[in-house]
Order: sequence, then C-alpha cells, then structure tokens
Amino acid sequence: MSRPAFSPTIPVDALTELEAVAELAVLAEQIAHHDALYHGKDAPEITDAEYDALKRRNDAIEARFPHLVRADSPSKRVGFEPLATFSAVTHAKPMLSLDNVFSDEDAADFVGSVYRFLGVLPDNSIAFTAEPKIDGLSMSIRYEKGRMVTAATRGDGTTGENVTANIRTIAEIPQVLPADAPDVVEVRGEVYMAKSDFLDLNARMEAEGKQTYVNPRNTASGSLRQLDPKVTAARKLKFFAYALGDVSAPLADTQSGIVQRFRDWGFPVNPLMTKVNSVEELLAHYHAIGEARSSLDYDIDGVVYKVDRLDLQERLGFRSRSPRWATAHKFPAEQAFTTLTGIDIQVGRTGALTPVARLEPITVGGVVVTNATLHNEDYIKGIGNSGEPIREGRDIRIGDTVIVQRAGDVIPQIVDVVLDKRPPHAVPYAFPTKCPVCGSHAVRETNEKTGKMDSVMRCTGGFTCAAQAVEHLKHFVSRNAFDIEGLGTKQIDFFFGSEDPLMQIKTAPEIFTLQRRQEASPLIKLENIDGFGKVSVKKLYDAIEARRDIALHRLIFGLGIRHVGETTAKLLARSYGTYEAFEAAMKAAAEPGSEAWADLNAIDGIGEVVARSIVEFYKEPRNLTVLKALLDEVRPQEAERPTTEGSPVAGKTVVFTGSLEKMTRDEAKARAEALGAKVAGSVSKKTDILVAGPGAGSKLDKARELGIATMDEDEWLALIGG
Ligand SMILES: NC(=O)c1ccc[n+]([C@@H]2O[C@H](COP(=O)([O-])OP(=O)(O)OC[C@H]3O[C@@H](n4cnc5c(N)ncnc54)[C@H](O)[C@@H]3O)[C@@H](O)[C@H]2O)c1
Ligand SMILES: [Zn+2]
Repeated sequence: MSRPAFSPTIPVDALTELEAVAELAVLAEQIAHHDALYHGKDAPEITDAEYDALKRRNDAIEARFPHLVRADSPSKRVGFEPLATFSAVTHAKPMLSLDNVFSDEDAADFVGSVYRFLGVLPDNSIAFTAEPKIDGLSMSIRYEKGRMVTAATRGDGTTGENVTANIRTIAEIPQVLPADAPDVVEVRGEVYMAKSDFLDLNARMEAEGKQTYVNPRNTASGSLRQLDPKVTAARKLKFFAYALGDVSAPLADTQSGIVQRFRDWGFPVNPLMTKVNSVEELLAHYHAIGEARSSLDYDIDGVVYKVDRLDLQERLGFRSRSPRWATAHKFPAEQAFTTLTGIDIQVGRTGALTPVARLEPITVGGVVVTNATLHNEDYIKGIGNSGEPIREGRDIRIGDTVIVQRAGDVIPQIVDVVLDKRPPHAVPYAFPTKCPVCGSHAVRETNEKTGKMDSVMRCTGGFTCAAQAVEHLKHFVSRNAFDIEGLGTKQIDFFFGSEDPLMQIKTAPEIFTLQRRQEASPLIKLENIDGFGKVSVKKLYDAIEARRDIALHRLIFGLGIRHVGETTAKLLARSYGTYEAFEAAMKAAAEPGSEAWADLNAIDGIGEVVARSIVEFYKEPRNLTVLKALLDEVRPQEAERPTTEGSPVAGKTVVFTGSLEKMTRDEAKARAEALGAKVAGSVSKKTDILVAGPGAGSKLDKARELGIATMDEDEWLALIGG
C-alpha cells in the first residue's frame, strides 16, 4: 500500500501549537508527494477530493497558526517542477493556481472579501465572471507577430515544459492570429480530452487487449507530454482559452472582454461563461452548471469566479500561489453506503495507534474505496475529543452499514452509521490496550497544556517496538530528511525485515554501513535479490554515499524527535550553526535552570514542550549510542545563515496608522508582507517604520517618542518602489 497512513485526529480548533507544527510537516510532505505523482507522472494515488481535503486542512491550520507557516508550505507552491524530458520555458508571467471554496457560504465570503479588500461597500457594483473549471491541464501559448512560437505547461508556475510541437497538433488551436493581435500575446487556457474521445480511446485499448486509461484528465496530460507529437495528434485533444498571460498591448478592460477577443481570433471558449453581479446570481449559475455537469462532454470540477474588471484585478493582486481576484467553487464530494468489515490498527513512528476501517469495496464518485480513517478511540466510540458526545449513540461497530464520503475532511471518511441496519449481534468495538505489533501496553497520555487526556493511544514500546523502529527509518530517509533515492518505504521494509546481519538495517547508521557489510559478505549479495539487480544496487550505494554530507536541519529533522518538524529543525540549525554546538547545548539544557535551557526556550518558534522533548531525546542513552554511530558515518554541514533579500523592508516591522489614500489597509499590509516585512498593529521598540496617514494620533506620538522612523504614504510607496 503506497498511500501514506495519515489522519487528522483532532479538529483544527482543538489543535495545540505543537500538534499543528507536526501536522503541517506531515501535510507538506504528503502534498508534495501527491503533487509529484499527479503533476509529474500523471498517476495520482488519491482522488482529487482527498487531495483538496489535505490542502484544505493545511490551509485551515495555517489560518489558525499563521506564524507556523512553513517555508515549503503547499499553500505557497504551484504544481510541480517541470520534467527534464522537455526543454524548460520560463513564463513571462507566472502561471498560478486558484484558491478553492466548497460551500455557497464560502463563495459569498469570497465576494465579500473582494469588496472589503477594495474598501467598497458590498453594493453589487463589482461584476464577476463565472465559468466552468475545466479538469484538464493549463497551457500558455505564446504568439509573436501573430505566429505561435511556444506552448508551455504550467510546471511549477515559474518554469514549464516546452510542448510546442505537441500543441501544434491540436487542430482547434490557431497557429496564426489575425492582424489585430498585439506583437506579443500569450493565450492561456486548458487542454483537455473530451469524455467521448476518452471512451473511444479506452474501447480501442480494450479491443487491442491493452491496459485502459483511468480518467480523461490524466490521459490528456499524458498524451500531451509525449516526445513524439504523432502520439499526441492521435489523441484528439481539445482546448478552451480563458486567460491572458504576457501581452505587449492591452486587449480589453475586462476578463470577459479578453475572452471575447480570443473568440474572435478563433479560439474555442467555453459557452457557459457568464457575467454576474450579485452573490445570488453567482450561486444560481454555479448550481445551473452543476446540473449541466453530467451532460457536458468534458469533465469539470467546479466553477471559477473572477473579478471582471482588470484594473480591480490589479489592485487585488496575488497571494503567493493564487490571485486574490478569483476563486474556484468546487463541486461537493460524493457519498455512498457500504459495510464496515473490520478495523485494523496501524502503529506510527511515535507509537500512535491509528484505527483504519476496512470496507466492503464501494465506488464513490468513480473511485473504489476500500478503507477509511477512523481517527482514534473516541471517534469510534462516538464521542468528541473534548469529551462531548458529537454523535451520541452513533458508535461505530464492525458489521455496521456506514456512509462513506470522499471529501469534506481528509481521506475517505465515515460520516455516519445507519443504526436501522445494525446487525443484532454487533458489539461495541474494544480499542486495543496493547500494541498489536510489539505487545507493549498502550496508553493515552494527558495533554500537558490542556490537562485533558490525549485522543491518541500510544505504544510504550519505544525502541523495542518494531513498528516504531521501522517508521523511524522511513522518516529518516524521507524527502525532507535524508532523502535517499532508491530507499523508500518498500525497501526499508525489506532491509528491516532481513534476517541477514550483513544486509539488515535496523537503525539509521546501518544504512551507511550497508555497502561495507555487503562487500564483506561471502554469501547472498543484494544484487542477486529479486527487485534489486546490479545497476540499482550501484545506484542505491551512490545515493547513500551522496548523503554523507548532510544539511544540518535535515539531520535534525531526520532524527525523528517528537514535535520536531522541519520548521523547528531549521530553526534549531540556524540557531546553533553546527551539530556539535547543537548537541552540546541540548545536553547542557538538561540541567534545570541552565543558561542552555533558557537559550533554547528563547528561540522564537520553540515552546517549552518542544524544548523538553528535544532535551529528553538527548537524555536517552540508546539515542546517544545510535547518534554516535551515525556521526561516524555522516558529516553534518554548517547551517546557512538567513539570507536577506533584495527588498528594502525585508525583516522590518512596519506599522500603518491614520488613513491611507492610495490603497486600503489590507492592500498596504499585503504588499508590505509580500516584500518580507512584518506588519504589526501597535508601535513598540521593535517597530522599524511607522507609516502615518492623515489623522494619525497616539501611534505617531509614541513612534516619535521612541525615535522610530516615520513616513507618509508617498514616502512609503517610494521606498518600496511605487
Ligand atoms: N489526486 C491527486 O493526488 C492530486 C495531486 C495534485 C493535484 N490534484 C488536483 O489538481 C488540482 C490542483 O491543483 P491546481 O494547483 O491546478 O489547482 P486547481 O485545479 O484547483 O486550480 C487551478 C487550475 O484550474 C485550471 N482551470 C480550469 N478551468 C479554469 C478556468 N475557467 N479559469 C481559470 N483556471 C481554470 C487552471 O489550469 C488552473 O491552473 C486540483 O483539482 C487537485 O485536486 C490532485
Ligand atoms: Zn509497539
């Protein structure tokens, strides 16, 4: 099973900061993993709804804990880096993603946020376009002097893949533009495969005894990213134009005007695009498109709303990965009834016992679902984490008929139990009190912050628990830790399970002694084992060798210290610089009241529970033994010092006061933050700049008193470059 076992056990509102840090780390890793599969290989492992739910969970946690947003947060990234198979194209203007909403209420909020941001009363004066969200892949087609010169995929938003030869095979995309086209124009839109063409293709594949394709979107993407344009040509791809990239002269004042120009030039544009003014109209159109959905010959997964006027779009600007002037209103997830045939318990790296529902296979919205997360003991019992019954009388029993949903939360969820259909012999589920892997007893700890019992039952076996040890290794080699290519989940399971001392890997340092041990092995060598072979063994050794020099934060993260996610690891690396300094400090910090303990706690972003967890880790002799062996093998690098960007206000704390005339307060704040400044609400000694508009009062007085630089709006704009 390649799907990572992960379930948010706690509602976002109830998360502690530590849990949030840990979960954000897991989410970043998982989302990156799914991005690579989806965008890089056109072969996702999970459904889009599941993927969206992961992203939503990430966004919700980040919204609650803005200071925990990771540098590598999925909320800041678009897509995936382009494949090296194609030459790279740097987009003249970035190709971004879209923000998502999932309910009518949130769609209305989106409209409200536009008005608020612009400082306009919500009087229906702002027009929006509403158009189907085509489930294909986005494409930027550049024309110079009326001729198609390049066509590129979105890639990571900055750089895409050059697929010009393939795009030229799509008959409905013009090769030349009429004389009224500007010298440079990039027409952007979605390449897709019609449902009917997809079905035909699959019928042909089946007739030829070949493997059929999974869905039109992935097939379209795979068909386009072919080295041989003839293959693309045979697939009958189609296109809808809906956005403008780089352009040398304005085409129109509005989104709808731009699309009209595209239509005039002969591009296919979506007939269901419309212009609306009120939330009511917008939602009516959303529901109308939803009803038409199944009768359309192309897959759509929602409706995109865009502010129509380009001047307003410009004022609204962008977040790191999406425009503020648009959002995608996704269609809801689907539900289905099925039977719960069993409950498995998985044991994670930190010993957490996670129950997984085994289901009678059921198709939910086109995807077969066989298991679902059950979160934790309380969830199965039908009581909330905080102790209040949230589904009183709705405990989940083996044999129950349950309602499975593929969105709304992470991974397939059991959203309810059909009590009428409960078999008479069904008994309440008894959650194990022993680890199913090592037999150690399992406990629910008391949360130190809240004094409440933790929702997670944990195996107390620690090092002796094989499940924890193997998960530890998997963490150690994972993407954000040692990132050893060719040493994934499957291989770790193999090496961990090996009986041969010259082959087995039970602890991290043994990864680095594998080759030496193998070279000394007179008997069975790795290369003779099924699934390895000479070439891949050599590759594996090279990959391991390449990680002997390791970034300090990767090493610290890789140790798998509880509560130390990637962000914390980076903080620690940056604060201590070298591994020696870090280890010495952690050992010294074990002394109550020591300076080292105070220093550790003083690091911005590290709280007491994290600090204690690290110190405890360094108190454990078994950890020190493993660490010593590891440091005989690897050389942690000195950590990089934080880079100061070219921005004149990076790292500065800015306060705005009084009224601003050129922009709203939200706009000012967003721009300052985009340039790396911190925006604070009140003046203190830490304030670097006070931007004071007319009517500024006490804040201005205070800033003068403290000798803080003050400037007016124009001076501020001049400083940040207009
Ligand atoms: N199943 C997985 O493992 C997996 C992994 C990664 C991404 N995904 C899926 O891929 C998509 C996520 O990534 P995303 O960043 O492309 O975001 P997105 O699909 O939610 O939104 C942005 C994209 O929408 C497209 N789009 C379609 N019609 C449009 C229109 N009329 N106007 C503007 N844009 C339009 C554009 O290509 C644009 O890039 C989601 O649907 C997600 O579920 C799935
Ligand atoms: Zn155990």
